[in-house]
Amino acid sequence: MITAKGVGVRAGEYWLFRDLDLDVGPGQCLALVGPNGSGKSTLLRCCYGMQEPTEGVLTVFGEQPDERDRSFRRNVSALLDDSDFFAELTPLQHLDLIAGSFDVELDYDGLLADAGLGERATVSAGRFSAGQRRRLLLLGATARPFDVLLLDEPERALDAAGKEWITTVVSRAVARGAVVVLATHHPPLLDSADHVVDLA
Ligand SMILES: Nc1ncnc2c1ncn2[C@@H]1O[C@H](COP(=O)(O)OP(=O)(O)OP(=O)(O)O)[C@@H](O)[C@H]1O
Repeated sequence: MITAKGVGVRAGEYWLFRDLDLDVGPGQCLALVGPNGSGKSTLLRCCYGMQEPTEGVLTVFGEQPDERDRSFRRNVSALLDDSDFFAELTPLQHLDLIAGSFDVELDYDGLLADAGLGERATVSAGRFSAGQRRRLLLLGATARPFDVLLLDEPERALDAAGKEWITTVVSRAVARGAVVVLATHHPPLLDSADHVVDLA
C-alpha cells in the first residue's frame, strides 16, 4: 500500500507538484501522467526512497521508503533508469541471478519467450539493441518477486509487441495483488490503471 498526504516537491524556485494525496492498495495500479519535466520521475523516486518530498508524508506499507534498506528492496521492485544493466551477462544469466538472489524457481524458457528474448537467451546483453536491453531490464524487474512495482515509462524503446508484453505483465502483477505505480504515455497502460494522477 502506498499513501501520500499533502506531498510536494520543490525544484529550486518553483514547486513541481504540491498537495498530492495518494492511496494505492494491493491489486491496484496508479498511472502518473503529465508533460516532460512535470515531476513523474521525481514522484517515483520519492516512492523508492531515492529522494524525500519537500513537504508531506509518503509511506510504502506504512514505512518511509528507503532504497538502501534490504528488506524494503526485497519487497519493492523498481526500474527507474537503466542502471541495473549488466552488459557482460546473458538473459539466462540475469534470470539465474534473480533465481539465486530470491531463492525462487523461474520458468526460464517461458519468461524469455514472453519477453521476446528467446533467441537472445545466451547472447551477452552488451550486444543488444536498445529495445532488447529495455526488454531485459523490464524482465529483470518483473520476473523477481515483489509486492510493489515502480516503473518509469516502461514502454520506452519498445516496439508494438514489446509494449503489449509489458502491458500484460503489469496487468498480471496487479491481478495477483501487487501495488503498481508507473509513469507512462502508453494509452493501453493508462486504460488498465485504477487511478491516474496528472502532474501537469
Ligand atoms: N531537487 C530538485 N532541484 C532542482 N530541480 C529539480 C529537483 N528535482 C527535480 N528537478 C527538476 O524538475 C524537473 C522534473 O523532472 P522529472 O524527471 O521528475 O519529470 P518527468 O515528468 O519525469 O519528465 P519526463 O516526462 O521528461 O521524464 C526536471 O527539470 C528536474 O531537473
